[in-house]
Amino acid sequence: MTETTETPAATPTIALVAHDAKKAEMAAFAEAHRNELAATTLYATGTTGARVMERCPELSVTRLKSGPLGGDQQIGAMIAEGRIDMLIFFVDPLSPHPHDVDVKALMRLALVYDIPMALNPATAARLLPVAASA
Ligand SMILES: O=C(CO)COP(=O)(O)O
Repeated sequence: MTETTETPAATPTIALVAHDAKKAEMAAFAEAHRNELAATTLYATGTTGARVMERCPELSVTRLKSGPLGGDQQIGAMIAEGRIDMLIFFVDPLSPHPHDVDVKALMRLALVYDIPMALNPATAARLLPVAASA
C-alpha cells in the first residue's frame, strides 16, 4: 500500500460542504468570516462552492464535483492524502440524502485522520479562527 503525505501548504486548507437546506447558512457564514477565509486555501463541493463564490466573489474556491456525484469522496481522498486541515460541513439532519454513504465516508475519514470537523455554524465559528491562524 502506498501512503501519500504532502508537505503542509503555506496557508491552512479548508474544505467547505453544505447540504442543500444548509447552503444559505454556508453562504452567510462565508460572508461573515470572509477575512479569515481569505487567509486560507479553500476547496468545496460543486454547488456549495458556487454559492459561496456568488456571495463572496473575492474568495477563491476550488470547486470539486457536486457531492452526490462524487465531491464528498474527492474531499475524503484529499483528507486521506493529508491535504485538508479542516472540514466545515453544514449537515442537514432533517432530510434524507441519496448519497448518505458518501457523507458518512467523508466524516469517517475526518475522524480517522483527526482533522478539525465543524458540522454546524456554531462550531465552525469557534474553530475557524484557530484553523485560520495555524
Ligand atoms: O451533497 C453535498 C454534501 O453531501 C454537497 O454537495 P454540493 O455542494 O455539490 O451540493
